[in-house]
Amino acid sequence: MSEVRLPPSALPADTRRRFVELLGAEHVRTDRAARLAHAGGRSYLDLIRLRGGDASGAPDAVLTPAADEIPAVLAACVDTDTAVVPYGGGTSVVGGVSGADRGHAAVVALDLSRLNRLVALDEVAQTATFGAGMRGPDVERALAHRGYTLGHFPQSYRYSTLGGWVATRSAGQASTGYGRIDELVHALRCVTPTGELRLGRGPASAAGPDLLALVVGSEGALGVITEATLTVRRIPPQQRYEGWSLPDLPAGLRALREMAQRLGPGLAPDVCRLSDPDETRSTFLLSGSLPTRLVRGYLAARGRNPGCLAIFGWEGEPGQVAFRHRAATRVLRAHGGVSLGAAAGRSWLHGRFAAPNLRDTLLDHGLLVETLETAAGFGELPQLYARIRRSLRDSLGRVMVLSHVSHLYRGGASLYVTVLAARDPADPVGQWTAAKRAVTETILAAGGTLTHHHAVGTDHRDFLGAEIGTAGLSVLRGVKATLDPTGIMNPGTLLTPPS
Ligand SMILES: Cc1cc2nc3c(=O)[nH]c(=O)nc-3n(C[C@H](O)[C@H](O)[C@H](O)COP(=O)(O)OP(=O)(O)OC[C@H]3O[C@@H](n4cnc5c(N)ncnc54)[C@H](O)[C@@H]3O)c2cc1C
Repeated sequence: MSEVRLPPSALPADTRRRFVELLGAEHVRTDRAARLAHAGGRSYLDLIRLRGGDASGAPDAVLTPAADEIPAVLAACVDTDTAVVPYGGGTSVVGGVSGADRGHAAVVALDLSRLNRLVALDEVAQTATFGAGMRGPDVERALAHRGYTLGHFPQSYRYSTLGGWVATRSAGQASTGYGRIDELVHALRCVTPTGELRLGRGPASAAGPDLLALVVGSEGALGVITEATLTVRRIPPQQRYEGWSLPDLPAGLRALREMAQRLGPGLAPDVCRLSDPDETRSTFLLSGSLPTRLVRGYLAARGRNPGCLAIFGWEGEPGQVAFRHRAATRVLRAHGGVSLGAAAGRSWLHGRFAAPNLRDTLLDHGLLVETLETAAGFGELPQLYARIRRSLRDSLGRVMVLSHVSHLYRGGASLYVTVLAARDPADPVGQWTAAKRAVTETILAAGGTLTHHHAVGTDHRDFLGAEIGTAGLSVLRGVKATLDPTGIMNPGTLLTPPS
């Protein structure tokens, strides 16, 4: 850590004094360890820069306010021209906590870890109100104690926070059944430099345009989400997870479409995940266990080498689970599906948060490892898949591209891609920046969204206009100018800073 280049803190002494008066010295840190711990998110570019000893993106100070101190902190930041980066778990993979525009007197990370409690559980409405800084396991522990679950499990679940999920419109692994975070949020509180927004009333409303939806996904660029109220459910008495093999990707996609459209919400599995042949092959190789070898032998005997591995999960009352399982089984068999049984499903469930650990090892071995994601209609998905692979090959030469389709909607699904290639040691940042630009242009040209769940951050901001248009950008800029007139809120994230 001592070799990492960290510029001296630019926080002026009188600004620091003001923060200390508001929060106490222990909650205003300018030491090296605190600044480095908040120096970036978890994107490949963040990791490569930090591994290369470059911590120039670190904040000048780290503040850890209590919820009721945040309005005064933001007022002080406006007065002193201090940029504010709301910081949840720091798991952003799009530069959401690492790229703050330096055109201000100083930059502080507003670490929300003290907003860490279940504020209320309404068992009648089955909603719960959480402090925004609660991490995934704390959310589930607090709810489990009362017999409930939120059911939101992004792969970053162990480290990411409820406020971060809401601020990025995150999707969890069971979002086909439980809903994305934006479908679960009913109400929230967001402190902005011009005042607090308290949004969301009743289970639904027609009181004008949905301002709640404007804050969900605002990535800290409008204000700080301090609290959110979300739908929760009773812990399901039964979980059933299974592995299946589909003959190929087109057949798998047809099966998923039928599940989304014929079975529909409530009947389709809660978890649906279909790997392409390359991801299937690497999953089998990584798990060299005896049961996996037996499965591969069984599939080879049925002429499938490797076919497409799929994971499905059902959660709920035993009778419902059995009914929904039968419905999905009929669809899968009709499309050539072969059941690999509950052990394959359990194995996925057991290891579902572990893949990121492998990334550090691969980085140690000189590889470029990154993920990207999008979503498109069922009609566009096959072309989109092919064009993403071609674009990555054109940019990176020899490359492994592992893909899966998940998060089903009536009209389409999300496509998630893992990229592995030899890292260019001379210019790793330039290598990935060029490939990412090319593949993003490809995604947009092929009808995919800029991002299905990773959000915009700094990495995607220059492409946002291609998705929402010039008028859409003006709306966002207008809202930002109203709520954050001096532009201190996470400048450079979501919107390109004014030149
Ligand atoms: C290994 C790995 C797996 C991942 N898997 C998934 C996945 O399955 N699904 C998925 O959706 N994402 C995934 N992500 C991306 C990331 O975890 C999500 O974007 C997550 O929602 C970020 O939460 P966080 O608390 O870490 O937020 P941070 O990274 O701290 O912040 C993200 C953005 O939100 C803003 N922000 C954070 N908290 C607040 C707040 N309270 N108020 C206002 N703004 C705030 C920040 O300023 C920043 O712009 C993954 C990331 C990693 C590293």
